[in-house]
Amino acid sequence: MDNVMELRELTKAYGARRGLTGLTLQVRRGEVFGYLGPNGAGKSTTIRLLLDLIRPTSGEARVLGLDPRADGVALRRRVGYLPGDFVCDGRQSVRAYLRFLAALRGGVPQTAIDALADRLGLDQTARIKSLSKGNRQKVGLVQAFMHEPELLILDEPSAGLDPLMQQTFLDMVAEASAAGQTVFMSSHIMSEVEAVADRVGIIRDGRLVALDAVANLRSGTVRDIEVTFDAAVPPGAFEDVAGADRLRLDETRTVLTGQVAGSPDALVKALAAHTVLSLRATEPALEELFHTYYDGAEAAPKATSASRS
Ligand SMILES: Nc1ncnc2c1ncn2[C@@H]1O[C@H](COP(=O)(O)OP(=O)(O)OP(=O)(O)O)[C@@H](O)[C@H]1O
Repeated sequence: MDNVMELRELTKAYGARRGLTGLTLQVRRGEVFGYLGPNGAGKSTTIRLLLDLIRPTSGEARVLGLDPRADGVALRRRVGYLPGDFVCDGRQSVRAYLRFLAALRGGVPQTAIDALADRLGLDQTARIKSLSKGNRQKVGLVQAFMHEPELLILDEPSAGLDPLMQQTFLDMVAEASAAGQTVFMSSHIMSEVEAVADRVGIIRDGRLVALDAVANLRSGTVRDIEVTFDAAVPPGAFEDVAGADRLRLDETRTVLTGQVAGSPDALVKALAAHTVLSLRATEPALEELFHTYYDGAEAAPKATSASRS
């Protein structure tokens, strides 16, 4: 397996306070990894360690096969980085500022910069210091993506973007992934990453509390369903269906409603014995699952299907 990140027992203490504790994690080439956690969980601390902006108290990190500490300059050249506190200021225009950053990266075609800026609706003639928070964030995104880095490390990338631009940003992530780039992005909003991420890690109080493929996380959640039949089905027709213990038939026994936990496969097979007029099933809400990790009292790593294998 080709990993672009290998973190082993990475720990950062801020004095007596723990920023990050024993983070062991691999990120695979080409995947979109969503790094989730509430405020103060340790997301920015992790990201700063990856880029040698701060140094670990203990543990090891390899990023693109390099040691961030020894090879920080080489590493930063190959990474597109958007800090959580992206600051840009000055009297120059957006265009001049981006050209300056492009030159630092060894040159980026102006057409690539223009394409990204246009896509995000960023006016390159505007003065940096006159920009709104959202527009500054767009400058941050353009500078992270413009040199088509093999690894994008994005700390709360859609902060300050309106919903339309959030979607544009997610499209950019999906396209980067399709082109073979790896994306490691932090967020405190599950719905934002679940649309694009292949896997998510959830961090809380400096510890990784869950790590799994989005598809697996989803399979552990609950769906609301409603099925209408053309004729009454026998009472108890779905009683023995796995995961379907929260279903009920109405008085006419032609409408089945309720919830299915996990895979709906067994229910679908049982339904096939009858004539189904309509079927409605909601997408399972990952947000709810996410909150169990956020709100739970324990901070020990939780085995999920990926971490067990
Ligand atoms: N330089 C520092 N000195 C002392 N404590 C710090 C420092 N930086 C971060 N911390 C603490 O470490 C913990 C993790 O902070 P971090 O910024 O990594 O969280 P985060 O998940 O990025 O949060 P947010 O979503 O609010 O940015 C917090 O308790 C924070 O107060």
